Amino acid sequence: MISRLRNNFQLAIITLLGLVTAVVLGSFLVWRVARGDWGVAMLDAAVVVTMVAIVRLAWREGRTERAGAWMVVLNSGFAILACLTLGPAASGWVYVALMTNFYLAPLRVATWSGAVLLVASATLLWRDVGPYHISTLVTWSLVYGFSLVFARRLRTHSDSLELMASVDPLTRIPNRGMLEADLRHAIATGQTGRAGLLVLDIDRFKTVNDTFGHAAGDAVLIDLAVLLREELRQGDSVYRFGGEEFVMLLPVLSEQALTRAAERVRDAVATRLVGPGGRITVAVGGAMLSAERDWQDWFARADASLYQAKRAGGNAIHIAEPL
Ligand SMILES: Nc1nc2c(ncn2[C@@H]2O[C@H](COP(=O)(O)OP(=O)(O)OP(=O)(O)O)[C@@H](O)[C@H]2O)c(=O)[nH]1
Repeated sequence: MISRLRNNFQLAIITLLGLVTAVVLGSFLVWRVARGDWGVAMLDAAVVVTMVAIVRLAWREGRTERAGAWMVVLNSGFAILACLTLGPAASGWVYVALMTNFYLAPLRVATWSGAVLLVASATLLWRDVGPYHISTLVTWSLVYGFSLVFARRLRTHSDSLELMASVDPLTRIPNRGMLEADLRHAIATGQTGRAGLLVLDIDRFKTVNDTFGHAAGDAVLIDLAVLLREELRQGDSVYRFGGEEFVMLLPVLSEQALTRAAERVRDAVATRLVGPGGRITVAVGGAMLSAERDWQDWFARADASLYQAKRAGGNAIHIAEPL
């Protein structure tokens, strides 16, 4: 849990903001109920429940874009509503929303929702106190402007860092980290019986390295990655798991469909991939997502199938029995 928070900045911000808001508003909720202020109490309760639901969504899905976008909408809506009901006393919430929105959602969503929030809150404040609070309007605008500039800069850096961290530098296809995230996502979104995994391993690859050198081995890995990419169909993904092992994640609906895909890929490699010493072949193991709750268990079933295909002498496929 701690490592997920450490590795996913957006998840950490959603969790922090969601739980702090829920705790603060939860306390207000108790106070309002004690005073019999039922209207605002209901509103507080709705925001608390929605915040907790968004934090849950972010943790369950593993990806945080959707949860982040919802959080931004709620954040901004809540800040506008606070201005409407509490007047200038709510200006602190506007600062928080204007700044945190940029860490929660894609830049475009944050920019637009921030602009709407700024105009709406400024109009409400003007209606309440007129030009007397002009300094608040100026500081809101400054916070918005600086946050926007800072977030753009940060996004450019984090995009290139993310690319470096998620792509295998040799073959330029997604790496093991990306695979793990996508497998987790498939399990979290209930893809049982609708997603298949293929694990491919080059046959006797050590001989290529030992006979023709490491650079020749690298060239074979690059050519295989290009070929596997060409073999992808709509919704398919390919990853380099490590060494001479590649993985494909396919949206297939049956074991038969996964078997056909495995056979097609094995055949494409055997007929089209040529290394320095002649034709290159792969062994392919596969497994449909069954009752697994951990990606490692799913992967282990596909890997055990790969072992069977290897035992058959390579250039073969084997698909795991359903659980
Ligand atoms: N050139 C190159 N070789 C790599 C890379 N990663 C792993 N290898 C090599 O891959 C080879 C794997 O050897 P083995 O595990 O014995 O596999 P194999 O020779 O294909 O044997 P089987 O899988 O049983 O057919 C080793 O020689 C590793 O050095 C890489 O990035 N580049």
